[in-house]
Amino acid sequence: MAPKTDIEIARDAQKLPIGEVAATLGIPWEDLIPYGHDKAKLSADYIAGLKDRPRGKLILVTAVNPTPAGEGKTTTTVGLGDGLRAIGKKATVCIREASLGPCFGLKGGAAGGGHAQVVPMEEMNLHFTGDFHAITSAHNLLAAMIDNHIHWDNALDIDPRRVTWRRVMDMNDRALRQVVTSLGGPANGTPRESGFDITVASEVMAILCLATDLADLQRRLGDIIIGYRRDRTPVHARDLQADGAMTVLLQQAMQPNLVQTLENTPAFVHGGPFANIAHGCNSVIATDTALRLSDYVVTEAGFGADLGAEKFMNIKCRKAGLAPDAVVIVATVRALKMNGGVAKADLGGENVAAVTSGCANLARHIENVKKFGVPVIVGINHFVTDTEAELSAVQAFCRQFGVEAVVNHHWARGSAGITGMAEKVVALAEGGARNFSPIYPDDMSLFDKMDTVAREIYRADGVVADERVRAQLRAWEEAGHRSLPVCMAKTPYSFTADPTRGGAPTGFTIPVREVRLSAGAGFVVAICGDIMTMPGLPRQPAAERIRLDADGNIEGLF
Ligand SMILES: Nc1ncnc2c1ncn2[C@@H]1O[C@H](COP(=O)(O)OP(=O)(O)O)[C@@H](O)[C@H]1O
Ligand SMILES: O=COP(=O)(O)O
Ligand SMILES: [Mg+2]
Repeated sequence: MAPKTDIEIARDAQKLPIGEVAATLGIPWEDLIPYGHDKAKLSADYIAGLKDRPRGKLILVTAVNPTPAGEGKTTTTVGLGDGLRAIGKKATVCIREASLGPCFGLKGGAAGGGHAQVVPMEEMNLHFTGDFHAITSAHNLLAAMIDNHIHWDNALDIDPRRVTWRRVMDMNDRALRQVVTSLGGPANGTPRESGFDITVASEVMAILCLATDLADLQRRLGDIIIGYRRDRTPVHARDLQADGAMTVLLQQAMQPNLVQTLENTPAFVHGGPFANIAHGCNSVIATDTALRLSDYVVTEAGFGADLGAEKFMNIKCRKAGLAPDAVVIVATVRALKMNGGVAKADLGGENVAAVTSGCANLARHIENVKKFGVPVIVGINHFVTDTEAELSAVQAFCRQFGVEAVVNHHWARGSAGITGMAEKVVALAEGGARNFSPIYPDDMSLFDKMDTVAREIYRADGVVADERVRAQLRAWEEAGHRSLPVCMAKTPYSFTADPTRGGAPTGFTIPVREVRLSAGAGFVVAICGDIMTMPGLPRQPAAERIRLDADGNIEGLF
């Protein structure tokens, strides 16, 4: 009999009413905003009442450089949360919401997999509680107000050639990357070049993920720089009086979403994925709320540790005053084989030599995470295609490298497959070894921050950028933005900017082709190599296999 698919397992879940899930964290029913029987948002007042409580222990789940399918960070985050509860700990899971882009594109959903999933998986992977639609609308309202202002009297003297604020849509659509707006004559406004990014890459998404409450959200929205006047001075969203309406659109989206795992572990699902073109972490408000309500919080950061974990440390932790007490680096035999030079099509066959060679990628991530002063453990996410020889090779490498590695079976067995690692993670988190610090100080120059990430994390010989980019960085420093952290937008498949160079390459530089100031979110985005902020669909999009069956049930979501 074929193994059950993710969606079949999710559909068989024995869910508790969301009020009972909330009650396990001591959240009263009246402080929930229910969305059906199995989803709810937390009220802003309840969250504000938690701020003086002590925080529990924070565990970050990251990974080696992944295959395009992903190596099981979300699956391990969910499994570890279940595993911690199985050994008697008060644990909560904090993961990001899913984007429709990868859902209907290549990667699939973001609810985990197998017997380590968040439910209701279909709703979470589709419209969920509407947060992404709210973010898209708020972003595009600002865009519409910019063009409207220019169309009428342009009292702010916005230079139509220097509007930096684009539009967004939560879909992979390469056709929208570069567009000309307002064609069709004067009644349609002033034509100008622009384009669409995927909603996850919106600064509004980043602001929602970093804001601490609605007042902070509106302040940050008002700080958004939408473009420049002819005299090169910046125009902010508040100059257009857009921040109030944007905040109204985002009022509900700002509240974290509470759901549950297949084993009824509380799960806060909030904020956007994609740590390649965004910072890709669960929202600060959700993580902090969970920490005030739990002894252990397990959260994730997107893609490999060179992207998600780096941004979790240098952006989210720095800004929110957080610090992980332990870090789990997820490794899989298939990802290590790929990093050992095996082509994607050949990852199914045993290849111990390639696994061992690919461990150089794991080694670099271990060294990198330790640079932040946090203890590390390796979680080998077992796949049925793994052979004993390959698994032994990874464990032997980790022993020789001086790091604990545990083979976990949570995908196949849920919490029963990961309690061993849960015990070890507790010991690590309680061991007091944490001595966290970001990898660069606030007062370092913006270019040097990018160069530091490139050299220390990617092991590059540095960043290369043309004078236009360097001059833009200097201008932002002179305008008072020097202290901001940087958000490197780069391929997730390599430490380099070349997605075909897996493993642990050396002798390369990181080309920064464009920089963007997210003055509201409070970071500078460095767009490296050919990375796109609006992905395209693959040759055979997953959408072709997604449909309703005769009973109206969804098929093809994974
Ligand atoms: N141990 C496993 N065996 C088989 N499939 C797995 C396993 N772990 C994860 N998966 C599947 O791999 C894909 C990526 O898992 P996910 O947790 O989303 O990875 P990430 O969060 O690192 O991108 C999902 O479709 C998931 O169901
Ligand atoms: O930001 C990307 O998230 P995943 O690595 O979970 O796909
Ligand atoms: Mg994931």
